[in-house]
Amino acid sequence: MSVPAAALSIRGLAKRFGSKIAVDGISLEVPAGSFFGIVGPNGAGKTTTLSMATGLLRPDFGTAVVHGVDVWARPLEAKKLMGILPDGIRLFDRLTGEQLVTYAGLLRGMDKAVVSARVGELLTALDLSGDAGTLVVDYSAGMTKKIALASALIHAPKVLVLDEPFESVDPVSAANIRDILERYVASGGTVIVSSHVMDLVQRMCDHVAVVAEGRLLAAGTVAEVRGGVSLEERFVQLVGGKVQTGGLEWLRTS
Ligand SMILES: Nc1ncnc2c1ncn2[C@@H]1O[C@H](COP(=O)(O)OP(=O)(O)OP(=O)(O)O)[C@@H](O)[C@H]1O
Repeated sequence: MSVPAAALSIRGLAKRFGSKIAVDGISLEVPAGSFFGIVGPNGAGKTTTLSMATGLLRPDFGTAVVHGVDVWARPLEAKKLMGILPDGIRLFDRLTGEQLVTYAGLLRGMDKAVVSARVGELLTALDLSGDAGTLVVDYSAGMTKKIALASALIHAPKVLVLDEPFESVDPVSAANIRDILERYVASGGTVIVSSHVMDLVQRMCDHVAVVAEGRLLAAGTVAEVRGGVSLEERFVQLVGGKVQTGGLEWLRTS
């Protein structure tokens, strides 16, 4: 049997909330081994698309397939292949950081000794060793992001889906996380990140998709999508809607 080249293949995904069409038929191929960025303005449908693609939100239409496994037809198998950092996560925050990551590993059916060794390594890599015994509810936003990332990595998934992984994370931790992700991709893993930070996506990702108003506007290698200009310029060209920044006279302080 040939191995499918796509780590994630989504076809015609669509979702409506009441009268709001959040995602309007998005199809996308994420090549295995790629570092794939999804960018789009606020409310573009990134989180909704990723939630449907990872089995967290049932699509109205369309399919999502991870390494040949249909996410909604074979959810257990598909979820084993994925590590997910959802946006606005609700964690079991009455656990300590160490307990939370351990729990994530044990829930995945992993061996206790392996979990214990990996938890130590992950906490060190993410600079959380000093706070291993602190309750997650007392973590800062950036620390919470990092402990959730550790929980997504513990079972060494084939595909990592990270919704805004760098939001609230300090620059040193962000560089550490980038390092971890780059090594993961170099070893054959696939990373899918959503981000608003064009510069970061341009530097970090090899592929990018631009979404707006629930539709896919462009997708391909970063070089293809950029077409000779910066990703930020291209994004503004594609998405448009640069608002006039006049007005707000009342906000002037002199
Ligand atoms: N549970 C929900 N109920 C109603 N509307 C929703 C729900 N989730 C998302 N939406 C709407 O769907 C649209 C897409 O939202 P989504 O969160 O997917 O966008 P996003 O691209 O991730 O935005 P951001 O970059 O601001 O996080 C928005 O208009 C949002 O208001």
